[in-house]
Amino acid sequence: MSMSMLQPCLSGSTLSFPFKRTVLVCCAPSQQSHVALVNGPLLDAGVLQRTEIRFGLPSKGRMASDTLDLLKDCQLSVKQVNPRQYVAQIPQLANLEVWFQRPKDIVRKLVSGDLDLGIVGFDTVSEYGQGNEDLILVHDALEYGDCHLSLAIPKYGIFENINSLKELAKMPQWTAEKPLRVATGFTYLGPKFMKENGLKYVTFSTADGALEAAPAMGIADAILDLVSSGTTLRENNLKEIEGGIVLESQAVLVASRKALIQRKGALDITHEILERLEAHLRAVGQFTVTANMRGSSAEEVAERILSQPSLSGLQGPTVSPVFRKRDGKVASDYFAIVICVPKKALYKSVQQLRAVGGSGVLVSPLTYIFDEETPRWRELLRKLGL
Ligand SMILES: Nc1ncnc2c1ncn2[C@@H]1O[C@H](COP(=O)(O)OP(=O)(O)OP(=O)(O)O)[C@@H](O)[C@H]1O
Ligand SMILES: O=P(O)(O)OC[C@H]1O[C@H](OP(=O)(O)OP(=O)(O)O)[C@H](O)[C@@H]1O
Ligand SMILES: [Mg+2]
Repeated sequence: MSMSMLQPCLSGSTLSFPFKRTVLVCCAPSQQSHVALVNGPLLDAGVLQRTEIRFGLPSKGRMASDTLDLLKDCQLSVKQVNPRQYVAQIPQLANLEVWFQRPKDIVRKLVSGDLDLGIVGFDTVSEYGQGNEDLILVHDALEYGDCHLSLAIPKYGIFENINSLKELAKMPQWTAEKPLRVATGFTYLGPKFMKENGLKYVTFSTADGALEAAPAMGIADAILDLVSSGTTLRENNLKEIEGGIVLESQAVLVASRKALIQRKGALDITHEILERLEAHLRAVGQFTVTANMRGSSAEEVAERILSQPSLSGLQGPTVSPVFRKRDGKVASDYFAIVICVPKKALYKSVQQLRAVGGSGVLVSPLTYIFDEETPRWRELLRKLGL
């Protein structure tokens, strides 16, 4: 593990890392050769000329397969010829290119205008987006990749009785000469959080992984890293503290505001992706339940169903007459009922259905629940000022 001390711009007690368009030009004295490193928010003419909409998805790591699974469940399967090919298609969405990238590069490329849409963890958007106003959250809760960014300290030694950020800040050990040493990969959010919480004497070091080893190795006093189950902290004798959570994270759909406004077709594609995601995520927790019920009228059957607490469905039950021919006449003494039931309440609902005379109960998973309007779509248009 290589830990390098970060030397960011210092302003007061804050540490900040500049994230503007940086152009680094190296000129050899003999020839006029230029090496330019460009990373920034401008949408230049070249970027605008492209007509395809670009969607960035995680190329590796724990978000990669969950992201592909979610899109597949939304009937937006990604067609990738082989795993090492970084460009792919979603046949359902014409004029869209999928680009597989590291999560942090997805955020950087949204900012630079090289991608238009992306799926990453909210922690990554916050860390690498650095509050850039061009980044716009289209869907903030894709329901996977749940974790939180949290400060953790050893359970032992001078930290044994420290259980909150306030107590940590008040420890007499931290001085200008001997600041609290924090190891983190979050070199933007870390200093910002410490400053906002009034911790003056702090210094940061960074590494690409296994940060939980840093305190035991004597490299750091505390770490600031992602926590999900808490196992890694526990196994390394570390603990979280009250007030030490920087942010809660899960997978999100993020877009470039400029692309949505300026690039032809970007808003329409975003609308379709968003509608499918919302409709799918609403449906994931529900089953459709159909059953037969004997009754004198649809109203009478509906009353029996609505007398049970778990059978009201999303908007009340659908009750339809089942017609049969008896003695040459068409009559209806049976009704088919359809309701949506939360997965967790399925068994209780089936019991309640039986109790009011339901039979032949069929249960099927739901793919989508489309509402009249997608709430997040209206919110997106508001954010875009449209
Ligand atoms: N323990 C975890 N449980 C759940 N989600 C996590 C966990 N750790 C990370 N994540 C989420 O998954 C995202 C990707 O994490 P992952 O470790 O796969 O890649 P990375 O560390 O960002 O990439 P790299 O290895 O290139 O630095 C994180 O940004 C976060 O949103
Ligand atoms: O609370 P837990 O469920 O134990 O998960 C937390 C760990 O998961 C992530 O590491 P990852 O597995 O991505 O390895 P890395 O250090 O190589 O990024 C994170 O950096 C923590 O180390
Ligand atoms: Mg990781």
